[in-house]
Amino acid sequence: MKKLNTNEIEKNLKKLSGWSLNDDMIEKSFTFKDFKEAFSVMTHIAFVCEKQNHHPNWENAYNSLTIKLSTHDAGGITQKDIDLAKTIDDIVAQG
Ligand SMILES: C[C@H](O)[C@H](O)[C@H]1CNC2=NC(N)=NC(=O)C2=N1
Repeated sequence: MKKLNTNEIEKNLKKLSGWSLNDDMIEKSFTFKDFKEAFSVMTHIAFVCEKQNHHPNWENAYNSLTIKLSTHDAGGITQKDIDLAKTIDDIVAQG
C-alpha cells in the first residue's frame, strides 16, 4: 500500500469532515451523550476495523473519543486510513 504525500492527504481530508493531519496520522475527536453511547459506537467501529484488518489508535475518556489513523505497515497515511475515516464518520452518523 502506497503512502500518500501531504498534498494527497490534504486533498482527501477536504472530502472528509473534521479530520486533521497530526504528524503521520489523521485524527478526529468525538463527544457522545455518555459513556455507554461512546462505547457502543467504539464496539461497532471495532468490528468493522477487524473486518477490514485496519485498526485505529484511539483514546476514550467517559463520553469522549479521539481516533488516530495511520497504516503501520506503510509507516504513514494510505488510502486505507482515508477510507476507514469515512466509514467511521458513517457509523457515528448512524448513532
Ligand atoms: C498482521 C496484520 O494483518 C497487520 O498487522 C495489520 C493489522 N492492522 C493494521 N492496522 C493499521 N492501522 N495499520 C496496519 O498496517 C495494520 N496491519
